[in-house]
Amino acid sequence: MFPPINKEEFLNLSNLEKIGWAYDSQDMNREAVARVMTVQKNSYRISDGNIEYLAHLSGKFLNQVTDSLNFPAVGDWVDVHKLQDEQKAVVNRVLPRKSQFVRQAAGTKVEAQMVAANMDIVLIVSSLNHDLNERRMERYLLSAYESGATPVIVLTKKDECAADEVADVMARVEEVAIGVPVVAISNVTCDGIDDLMAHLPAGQTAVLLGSSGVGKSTLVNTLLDRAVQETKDIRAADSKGRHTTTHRELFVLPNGALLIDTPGMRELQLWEGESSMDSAFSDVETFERECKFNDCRHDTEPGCRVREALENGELSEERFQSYRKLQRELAFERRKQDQRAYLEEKNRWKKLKKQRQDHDHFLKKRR
Ligand SMILES: Nc1nc2c(ncn2[C@@H]2O[C@H](COP(=O)(O)OP(=O)(O)OP(=O)(O)O)[C@@H](O)[C@H]2O)c(=O)[nH]1
Ligand SMILES: [Zn+2]
Repeated sequence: MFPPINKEEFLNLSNLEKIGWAYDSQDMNREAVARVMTVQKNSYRISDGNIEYLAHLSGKFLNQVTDSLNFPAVGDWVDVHKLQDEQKAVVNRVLPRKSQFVRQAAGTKVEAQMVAANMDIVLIVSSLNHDLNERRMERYLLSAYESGATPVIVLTKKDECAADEVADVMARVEEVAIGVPVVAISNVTCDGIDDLMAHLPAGQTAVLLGSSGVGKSTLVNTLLDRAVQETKDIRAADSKGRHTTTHRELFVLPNGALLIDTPGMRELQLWEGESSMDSAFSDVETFERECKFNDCRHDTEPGCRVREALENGELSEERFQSYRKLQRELAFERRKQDQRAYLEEKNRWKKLKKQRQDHDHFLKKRR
């Protein structure tokens, strides 16, 4: 799918390109550009592909910023003033993003939080040895499309499944993810890792998304393996060992692709409000389950347990109303998501068709 890049070509890339730089603007001062590798409490680790700097936001930035989404996130490109000798820098501005992952904080107030920026690919990770949750897969796909990046589905723990089981799950995934590449891998045997690498070309940035325990950290290690081995060798050579305390969130893979793995991304769940509502309103839901009709609207239906609870004071009117309100908001969010997904899908097909036409045209011309 992507032209493979060989080591020599990679070495010829500029420092910025090695960490994923793909802006075509000519008037940008490349000397003043860096990428955010890690977000710390009040500072950032940034890199220009050659040197890493500890960066802070400029006073002007802090004065002007109005929205939490405008703060730098892992993967962001920033306009900086470097203090080369001290390996420190001041961030003046965040460059326009190509894509972004925003996390919706739970609760009724819509409070968004930046998770990662400027990724080209979203690796949706799911494991083969657990029941496939198609709805969750769909939600991950939606959030991938919504972010502006391209999804690739990675099914882990291939070593724990028979070939026909693998084929079965892959077919089911392909049904919910029409046209999305699906790769089955094992972190134990490394089976399928080459297939996966074919979707991670040099200079492109991928981010990991998936539930706990599916093997994301293990996959990072598998993909980094060679690089990690190399650092181990360096450490062994230098007798004291070098202790790097900073936790990295953006990695350069041995083939030149970039990988973002942040805690924020791990916690990311679409419609977080929905799952937290489940626990926050479990009392209302218990009554709801005892209603005579499954689709009871708790209005004038006979045998409505919710009405009964409201009348005898087991449930307060206020609490019931806030539950209603949250439900309406979630229903609205869902419709919005569905509409957006539909448009995205339509657009994607249009683009794919165009790409195919261009490709056919190109082949014809070559003949
Ligand atoms: N057999 C097998 N086990 C795997 C594979 N990948 C990961 N595991 C195991 O699955 C468990 C969970 O893996 P993690 O990498 O910690 O999962 P994670 O997705 O990072 O989980 P969180 O950190 O909770 O988000 C570990 O015990 C791994 O050793 C695989 O391909 N095959
Ligand atoms: Zn009812």
